[in-house]
Amino acid sequence: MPGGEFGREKKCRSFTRARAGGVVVGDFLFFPPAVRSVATPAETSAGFDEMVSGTKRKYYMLGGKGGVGKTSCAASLAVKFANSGHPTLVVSTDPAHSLSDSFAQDLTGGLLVPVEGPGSPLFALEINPEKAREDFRGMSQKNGGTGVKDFMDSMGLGMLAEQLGELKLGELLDTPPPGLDEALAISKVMQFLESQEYSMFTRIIFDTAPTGHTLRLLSLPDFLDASIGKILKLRQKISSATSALKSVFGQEQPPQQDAVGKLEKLRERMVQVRELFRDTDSTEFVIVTIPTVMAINESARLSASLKKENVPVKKLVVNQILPPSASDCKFCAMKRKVHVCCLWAIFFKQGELTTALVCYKCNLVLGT
Ligand SMILES: Nc1ncnc2c1ncn2[C@@H]1O[C@H](COP(=O)(O)OP(=O)(O)OP(=O)(O)O)[C@@H](O)[C@H]1O
Repeated sequence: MPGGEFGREKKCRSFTRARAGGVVVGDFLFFPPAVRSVATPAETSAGFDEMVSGTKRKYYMLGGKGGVGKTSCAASLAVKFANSGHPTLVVSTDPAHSLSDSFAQDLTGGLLVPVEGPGSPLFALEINPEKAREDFRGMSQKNGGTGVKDFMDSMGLGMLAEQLGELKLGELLDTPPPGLDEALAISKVMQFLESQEYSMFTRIIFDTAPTGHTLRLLSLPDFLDASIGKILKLRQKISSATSALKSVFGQEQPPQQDAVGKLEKLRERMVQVRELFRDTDSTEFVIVTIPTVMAINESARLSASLKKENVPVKKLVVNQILPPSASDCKFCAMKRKVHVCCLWAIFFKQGELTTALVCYKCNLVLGT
């Protein structure tokens, strides 16, 4: 974010000339969903060129405070990628979906839906995290039965109740920890992207849930890895030591064994999600924010937490900035002062990130 008043007026005029209705994220320009059928903009920039270059698959995670414009930016970025020749998939894992509204198409079926307009294939998908949670519960239930506590009892683990209590196995499986639904949703997408049928996608965008979920999601794989790892080790010990368990883990592969296998699979998937978030070669997390004190503070916390978790963050979008005006009303004048203060705060807090300022009224860039 260069000096002066963030290069504001100069950039605004230049981008206005380039493409009315375009949105800039980072230092590149793309279109809001409402104008997705408009041709590719004549003007591109180095930042977007970098994002668009290469045919290797790349993942972009858009996250931030609730309501700041994550979905709008995810949809716009997806259109821009597709218009630049990348078969693109945009996925919403936010429980409060609005991707359907952004594309004015029904995406609620949990299946990939083609989005009309862009030059290359663009598909969108809304994943219902509640469904993922149900699937997970299914894993911990035997034959539609009574849940993991009974499952563990049936394994003859009553004598180890204290240890199990410490591991919080029952809580873990019957009341999944926050963030699990979203992590499962992401892992589900990763799974089907491995298949030949979906190998064409070279850009994948995740419109994630608000900050709190993202942070919980990031710490979850470690937690699950440790918990499930302990559980599995414990099971192994017991299975070799007690005759009661021999009947449970016998030749005939009882349902419990199947459940343990699923737990192992779950752990693998969580590790896969953790690695995806931290893979600097293929993944980038883009923080979306708005110029209010609360949003900026939350973004700063998110940025710090992501760094702590070794998640690569290079770009920040400041959405919903007031456009320049020679005659502000009292309300706008006040709002503008707040915006300027917030932008300076961002400048100092997030100085090392590429920052885009997006107009509140018309989605035009006001500066970078
Ligand atoms: N640049 C913009 N100019 C005007 N309105 C905008 C802009 N960006 C987003 N909005 C509006 O703000 C509202 C919230 O946007 P959006 O749904 O994209 O946010 P979100 O961060 O994904 O929300 P949630 O956290 O609820 O998922 C929507 O009504 C959207 O149309």
